[in-house]
Amino acid sequence: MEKICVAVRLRPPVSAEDSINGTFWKVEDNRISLHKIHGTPLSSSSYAFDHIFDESSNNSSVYHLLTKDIIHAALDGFNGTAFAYGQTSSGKTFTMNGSETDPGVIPRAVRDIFAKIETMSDREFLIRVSYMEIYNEEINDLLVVENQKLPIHESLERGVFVAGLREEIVNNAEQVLNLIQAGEVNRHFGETNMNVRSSRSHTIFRMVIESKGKDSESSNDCSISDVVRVSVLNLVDLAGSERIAKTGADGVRLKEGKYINKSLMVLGNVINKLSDGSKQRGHIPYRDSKLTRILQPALGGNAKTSIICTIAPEEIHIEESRGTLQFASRAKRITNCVQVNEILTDAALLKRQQLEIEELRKKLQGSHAEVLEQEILKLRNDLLKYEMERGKLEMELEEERKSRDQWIREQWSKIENSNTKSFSDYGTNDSQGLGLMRHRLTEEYSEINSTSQEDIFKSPCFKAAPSAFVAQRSKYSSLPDYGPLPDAFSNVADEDMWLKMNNGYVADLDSLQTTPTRKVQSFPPSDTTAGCTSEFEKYELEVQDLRRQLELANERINELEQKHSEDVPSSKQLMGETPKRQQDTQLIHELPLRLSKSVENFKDSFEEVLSVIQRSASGGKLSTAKMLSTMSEIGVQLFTTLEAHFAMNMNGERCLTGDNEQQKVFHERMNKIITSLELSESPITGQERKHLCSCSEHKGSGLGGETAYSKEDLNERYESLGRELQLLKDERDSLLQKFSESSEKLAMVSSQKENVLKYLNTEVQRRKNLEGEVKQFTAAFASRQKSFISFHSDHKTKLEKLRAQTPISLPKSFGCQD
Ligand SMILES: Nc1ncnc2c1ncn2[C@@H]1O[C@H](COP(=O)(O)OP(=O)(O)OP(=O)(O)O)[C@@H](O)[C@H]1O
Repeated sequence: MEKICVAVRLRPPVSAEDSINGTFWKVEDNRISLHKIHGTPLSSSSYAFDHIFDESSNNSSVYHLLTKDIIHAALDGFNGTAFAYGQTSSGKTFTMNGSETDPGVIPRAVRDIFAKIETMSDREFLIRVSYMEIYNEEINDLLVVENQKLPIHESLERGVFVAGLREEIVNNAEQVLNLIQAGEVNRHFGETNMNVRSSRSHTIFRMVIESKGKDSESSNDCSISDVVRVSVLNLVDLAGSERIAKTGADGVRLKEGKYINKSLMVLGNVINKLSDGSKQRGHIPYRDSKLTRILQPALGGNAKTSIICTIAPEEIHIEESRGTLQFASRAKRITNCVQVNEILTDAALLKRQQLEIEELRKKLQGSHAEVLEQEILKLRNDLLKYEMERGKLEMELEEERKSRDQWIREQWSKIENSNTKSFSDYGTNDSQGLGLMRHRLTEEYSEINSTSQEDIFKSPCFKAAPSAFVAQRSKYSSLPDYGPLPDAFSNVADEDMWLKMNNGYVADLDSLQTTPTRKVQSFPPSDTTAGCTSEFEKYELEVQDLRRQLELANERINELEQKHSEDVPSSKQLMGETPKRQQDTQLIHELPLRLSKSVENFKDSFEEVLSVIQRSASGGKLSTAKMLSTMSEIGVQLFTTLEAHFAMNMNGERCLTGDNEQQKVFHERMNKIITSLELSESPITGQERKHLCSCSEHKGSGLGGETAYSKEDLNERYESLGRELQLLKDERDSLLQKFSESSEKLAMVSSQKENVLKYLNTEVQRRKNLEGEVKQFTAAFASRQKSFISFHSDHKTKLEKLRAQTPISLPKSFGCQD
């Protein structure tokens, strides 16, 4: 029996003002007392503990004085737990995790463990770590974010454990510290009025330490390698109790606060009951919260435990600090029953007993020879008895297995018969029916298992210890798994309740409403059912596998169909645009030809007019002025028409009628000019002369020197025509440029279209393939089902044959009526 080690740590004041005022708490050796400020101690406010750490203490001293021994004992096979308890912002996380400059208990313990292992050269170690949090009464794995809301289970082999929690095998301290760091990221923190980084959950860092001695070759005795030590070390940072009014919590924080207070209250209740002493103790409400359930071995069980209670020095926290100290005082009274956790193999157990006999034989040479002789005989008898008993048990077990097999077969056929002898009654399809049937069978089988499991697993692998923790616990095995669970309790677990609890009040949890009993998780079926169940399972697994593959194929088809339907609008749009693009391209292709044709036409008309002019000019019938004005009129007409014509073509107006119209107009005008030229074989009219004069004046050349004027004028005209020709050439070039750009664009669009078409084709092909695969799967599935049904009917026939041959009546305990 060993008492829990309890220490108190006083946090330094947070604000400078508080530091100046001094603290109300005075620490002397292992005693802490409340004083009036600068005054005498207050009576009934003085407490003594195993250790007191004042404001100036650091994490190193906490570790060395309070935790180190527990850590070292864990390496020797003793379970160990260290946890920090106290109101919010009093320094629990600082103590457990520490800071960069002053690492806390957890990192120190991790480093210490690996350093110590280095020195234990005679043993081999296997270390596994896990890190979990209890947030709002739900257990989450901090090492694997997806592992949430994990259930607590209990087995004789493992005791209380969290199912599904990741356990990492580790080899060095750095690896563990990295895991902790990764886990810290997933932990729930939140800001409250009292702590900017307040832990909103209880965290449990756990190390499972397994070790065995390295084999010594010379030894004939019970080999030390037959003995494996397994210890569990829990390092716990509890969330802080809080008064809602002070933390200013609302919304999520308020909900968290209630859960925190509730679980701490249950912890307080457990501590209260345990501190009552074994006679008055009664029922210990471990099952009222997940925290106490997990910490059960640490509280009155098989573990070395230390608690560090942190308090805040500020005046406003005096009440809470008193509560914490009262909690600590009660915890101090708790005794644990600590023992090394050794697991022995059967061979090791026998060797041990033989060893004891040998020792006694040696003692025979001493004075109490006769007595010792007797003792040896007795031990030998015991050994024989043990051997016989074991044989008998084995036989019984074998018999039980046989009758259980038989029972299962009977149940199976009963289920078949009672369900209209067809699978289809179990569901809409055969496989569903099989699933249900199997479920039912397994459930019934589990019920039997849960009643007889204790016998099966009571193997001598565990060192027999009548006062062991596991044995003590078994008397609660009839309690519901989540017995009086204070669900409606969150409404009452407020600050006042917490304070009352800390002042020694024990909430009557048993009177609170209870949640319905949960079925105890059954052990997986043992190999006793291997005959039919494994075949059955094999088939079912195959069916499930096929089903899964079918689902996957269907999913893939759906995916492809979705993609296809997404692609259809865009490809439709592209297809719709294609004729227009083709038209554009054709237009662009035709454009230069059409333009050159038009120009050709205009050129013909122009040449015709020119020949008339030349003729008239050579005959001297046409004055230069008339010739020039005609020329300029022709030029203007020609360019205007060409301009309009080009513009129309550039705009993509593909109106041949428009082209023709323009040409017709131009020809008409040219004809008019020719007619007027032919008519003007008479001398220049007065009006023409007038016009010509005005032109000449305008040009500033005067009327004199008709030849000079016409030359200059013609040059000018020639130059302007040259310029215009250049402009036209430029325009043609830019048109060609645009044309090539459009061609490129068109080529791009066409290749895109081709790609889309290709993609569509492959998708269609793939879909066809998948459909083929689905067909294959369906066929395979159907054939599996068929063979399963035939297997089942074979089995049934065999059973019936067997039953006909040997009618067996099963024991009543298996629920057989006939
Ligand atoms: N012994 C100490 N020395 C220096 N600073 C400390 C000490 N104890 C606590 N602190 C500081 O006080 C603040 C609150 O401490 P901490 O977060 O550890 O409190 P807590 O009890 O874990 O609170 P909660 O329950 O809200 O999570 C932190 O800023 C921490 O660094």
